[in-house]
Amino acid sequence: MHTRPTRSALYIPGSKDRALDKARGLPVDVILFDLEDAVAPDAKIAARDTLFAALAGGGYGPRQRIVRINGLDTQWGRADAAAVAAMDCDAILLPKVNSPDDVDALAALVPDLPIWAMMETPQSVLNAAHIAAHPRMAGFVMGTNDLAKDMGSRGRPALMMALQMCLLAAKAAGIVALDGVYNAFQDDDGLRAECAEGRDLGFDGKTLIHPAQIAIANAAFGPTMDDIALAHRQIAAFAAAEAQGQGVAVVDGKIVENLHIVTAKATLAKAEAIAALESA
Ligand SMILES: CC(C)(COP(=O)(O)OP(=O)(O)OC[C@H]1O[C@@H](n2cnc3c(N)ncnc32)[C@H](O)[C@@H]1OP(=O)(O)O)[C@@H](O)C(=O)NCCC(=O)NCCSC(=O)C[C@H](O)C(=O)O
Ligand SMILES: [Mg+2]
Repeated sequence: MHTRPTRSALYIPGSKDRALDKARGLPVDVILFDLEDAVAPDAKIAARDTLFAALAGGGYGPRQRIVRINGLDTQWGRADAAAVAAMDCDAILLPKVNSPDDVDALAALVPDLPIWAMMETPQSVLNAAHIAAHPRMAGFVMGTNDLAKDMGSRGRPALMMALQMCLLAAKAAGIVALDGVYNAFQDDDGLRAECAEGRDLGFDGKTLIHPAQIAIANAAFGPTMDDIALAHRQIAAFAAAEAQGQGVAVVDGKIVENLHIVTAKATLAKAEAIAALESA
């Protein structure tokens, strides 16, 4: 189980001082500092220095700080990787990964940081299990815009198989899986529905493009008070059943077995990790 909360992961253009500063006070679990698509080509080189200085300045607290570089097949990728290796961050995110070979190439340039992969090409989806199993791989981020572009598809239902293939691969390898962005950043109801869908599929959180989306993602991917209360009741009921030599308890008319206790304990651990993050 992953102990650090990843309910919300906000992209921040690495070129924008104001947004980089604003992020220090945002209640987001993960910051995706972007050198790729959020940065215009003529700003990309300067963005490395801007981002280096922002991270060196600190103030991001216990949030995970992940830097997305440009692809290694672009004119900026290799220098981005070298720059990120010297930055004060928690992980590096590689876009448009196609295969474990792409991860190997980055691993050779950046020996120490955990690597995350943007899953956003048809090849990445077909190779998801091998990419997830790479020893340096720590998390998947779905790139639903690029995936839809490459697929020539429209709408989320068309991406469902790809989302689930990547999820299966991530779960099998025990790495984090974050859902793609919701582009209509002023449509709260639409975001809420897509967060609920991603959570129910099994994603660990949602990637975001605007601060106004954070609260909705945090609410959707965090345990509710009802979830926490149910977990406590399940644990208590199962302990009582075990004390009487039973392997099954009943709570709210539903059976509770040992496997449900694993989930209940994971819910409580997640709630504790969120509380610790929010009080830090
Ligand atoms: C979408 C935006 C361009 C909207 O920006 P703006 O018009 O400035 O919004 P607001 O005026 O409402 O902003 C209010 C304040 O919030 C700050 N802000 C805005 N966005 C961010 C952010 N992402 N992080 C931190 N702070 C942010 C503004 O500076 C305002 O602050 P203040 O002036 O103090 O009031 C903009 O939100 C934006 O650029 N978002 C990021 C876009 C992005 O990162 N795109 C790339 C990632 S998505 C992607 O690549 C997906 C994937 O690869 C795929 O294939 O799917
Ligand atoms: Mg993309």
